[in-house]
Amino acid sequence: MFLRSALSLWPLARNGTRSYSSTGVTKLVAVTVDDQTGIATVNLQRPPVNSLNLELLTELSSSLTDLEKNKSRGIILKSYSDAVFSAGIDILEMYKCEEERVTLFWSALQEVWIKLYGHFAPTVACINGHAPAGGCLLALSCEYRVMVKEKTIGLNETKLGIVAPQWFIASLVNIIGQRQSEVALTTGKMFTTEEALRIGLVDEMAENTEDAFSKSLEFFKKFKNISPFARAQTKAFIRESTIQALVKNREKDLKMFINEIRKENVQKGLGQYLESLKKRKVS
Ligand SMILES: CCCCCCCC/C=C/C=C/CC(=O)SCCNC(=O)CCNC(=O)[C@H](O)C(C)(C)COP(=O)(O)OP(=O)(O)OC[C@H]1O[C@@H](n2cnc3c(N)ncnc32)[C@H](O)[C@@H]1OP(=O)(O)O
Repeated sequence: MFLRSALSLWPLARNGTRSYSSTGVTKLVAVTVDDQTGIATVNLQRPPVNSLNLELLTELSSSLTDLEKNKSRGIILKSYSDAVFSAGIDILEMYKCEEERVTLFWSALQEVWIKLYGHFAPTVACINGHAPAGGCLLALSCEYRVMVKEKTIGLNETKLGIVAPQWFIASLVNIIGQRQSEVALTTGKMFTTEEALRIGLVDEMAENTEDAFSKSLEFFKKFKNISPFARAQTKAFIRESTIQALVKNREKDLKMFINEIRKENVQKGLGQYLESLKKRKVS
């Protein structure tokens, strides 16, 4: 009953789904809510590779706020593209960046992680494409990961000559444990879907996007007979210390980020990485 009245705030489309974006115009993040189940699909749609820039993160952040307010029953995070879930941070946000913009950018990334990691409803990453670095972080923030076969995922920051922040690391450690995380992070390892499944970095493997989406939907059925309050409060208790570690240190984390990426050797490395990306193609 409550869900229905909350959902009635969204316009109903003919096929029983409600679409909206926080700005009123669908841009980089499209949200569709199934009228029957109350499950929201949050589609990242920033071609070509869903790299995370300030605009995308700002939209994602307000979509998450709307979903929290409207008491969504669950979230499936996916990509518009069958090739790339998200290429992680848009390197242009870090390379030769202006202080004002980079401050807004990093604050928006912190905000998105805090909201997604701590979202009260169940969350699933439908990883229908490659998910390096920040793309992997988004997937790690969800409670369950379904990944299409023959893609790659991982926190590869060291390969770019940068250090993954503590909250990226904690997100990984909480899923695959300290030992596996240490090896993965220090080597900048990108796991294939098959490898990721073996170590528990993802929960299920899928044939294709459609299969991944239907497996994602299945996840929510686990909670059919569970009190939503008991579920949400348990999740909050489990995740609280990880979230608080960033919430209490946001300013320090921001300063460290700006300081780190401004280093001459880091800027040089990012420039070379950008160049190398332009020269190479991944199938
Ligand atoms: C003490 C210290 C404390 C801590 C301080 C913090 C320090 C700093 C923290 C930073 C954390 C950063 C995390 C990140 O997310 S960094 C980004 C890492 N991302 C990657 O390494 C992914 C790079 N991209 C790829 O590997 C591929 O593009 C792939 C996603 C596999 C897709 O491959 P494919 O489909 O073949 O597409 P293309 O490679 O051809 O790419 C298409 C165009 O998009 C451009 N591109 C790709 N990725 C990015 C990106 N991340 N940012 C900007 N642009 C990107 C690529 O160059 C192509 O452009 P063009 O068409 O012009 O050639």
